[in-house]
Amino acid sequence: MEPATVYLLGALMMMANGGVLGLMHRDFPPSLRPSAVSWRIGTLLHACGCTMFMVQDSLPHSFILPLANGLVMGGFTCYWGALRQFYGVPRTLVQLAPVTVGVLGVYWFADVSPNPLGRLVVVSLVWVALLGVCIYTLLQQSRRDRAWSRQVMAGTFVALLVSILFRLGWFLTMGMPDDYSGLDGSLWINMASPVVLSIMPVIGTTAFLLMCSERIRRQWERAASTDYLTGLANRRTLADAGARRFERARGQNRGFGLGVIDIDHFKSINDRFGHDVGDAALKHVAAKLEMACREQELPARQGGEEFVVLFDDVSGDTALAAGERLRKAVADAPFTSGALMLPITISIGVAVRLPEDTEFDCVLRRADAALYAAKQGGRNRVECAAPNMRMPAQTAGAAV
Ligand SMILES: Nc1nc2c(ncn2[C@@H]2O[C@H](COP(=O)(O)OP(=O)(O)OP(=O)(O)O)[C@@H](O)[C@H]2O)c(=O)[nH]1
Repeated sequence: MEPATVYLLGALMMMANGGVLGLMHRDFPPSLRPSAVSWRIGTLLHACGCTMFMVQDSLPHSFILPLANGLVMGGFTCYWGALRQFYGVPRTLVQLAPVTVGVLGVYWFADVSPNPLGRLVVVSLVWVALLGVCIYTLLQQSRRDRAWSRQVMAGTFVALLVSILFRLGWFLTMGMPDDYSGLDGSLWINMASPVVLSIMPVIGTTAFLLMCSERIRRQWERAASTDYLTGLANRRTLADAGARRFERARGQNRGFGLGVIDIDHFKSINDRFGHDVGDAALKHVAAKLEMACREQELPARQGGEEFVVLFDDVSGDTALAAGERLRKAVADAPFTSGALMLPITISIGVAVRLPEDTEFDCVLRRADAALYAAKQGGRNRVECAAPNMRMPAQTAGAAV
């Protein structure tokens, strides 16, 4: 097979790949679409660049070489832009600098001072720079994004970077004839280059599609586990985490507790200032609770104006102290909305796991009863549940 045929096959594969991405990106959420469009443009520029390389000996080098190399460099620039958009990093005009330098350099060594080795050095350095910034963008996200597809993508870029450096080193060592042509099939490295150049965007595009689907999956998971208004864990997550932590504490015979939190006189906020201000007040309280929670504590919105915070490794006293810390955090930070400044207080009922408790709900029910006692006791206070504490209705029911 000739290098020209490999370039053609590569261009066709890339166009097919870019086409698939083009069809799929319509179903992506709006936040992912701009980066998918940039990636698709990058793949199509690569495909056009490969097509130009295929016909490089049929047209004047001073025209076709800057054009073909510029298209491929433009493709890498679009990949870099796509990755920045994917991770929410703003794009800048400086990103066009490598491709500009590259095209001018190739033109110089193709027309003004023809020198194939000079061209190769310029092209290789620009590609290495562009691949380097793509890899850097991906590696910077290692904490935020642990998806395998990100690592596959970074690995693909590293492999291409190494192959480019190898090609540069090979030609620097072996030398390059003045009438060198990239389509000369007698040189094995001329076969390897288009293969690598064509396969990379195909693997990269596949990895990019996987990165997008991974991001969408995580977004759905987050939406299913968090409360839409406050961003805290929702009732389902609370039930799962509560049951898990309760069982673990029971298995290891360790402390476990929780606080049920209710905003005092919340109805009057809604009635006086409207539902939207009520929603903003809920968000405010959620934020204060989240800030006041320690690393091991899980704040959640149970529903309405009621929250729950799970405590690990607590006794009655430490649970009471944790509840007091949360109460104070809300009481000390009045809610503001425009010109409105409103002190908000919360009542908290805390309960800890007892040896006879068989499930998470046992602790939750006692904490509910303690919350009732806190409300009865005047609000803006924390009550710790006594071992036999029950809600009044439950006590009455039990007595019947
Ligand atoms: N704005 C807003 N209000 C909500 C939401 N969920 C529940 N509420 C309101 O929360 C209020 C709860 O009021 P109540 O249970 O009567 O209790 P309260 O006024 O807080 O009084 P105490 O708990 O006895 O101190 C009701 O007016 C509900 O409509 C919500 O998502 N947004």
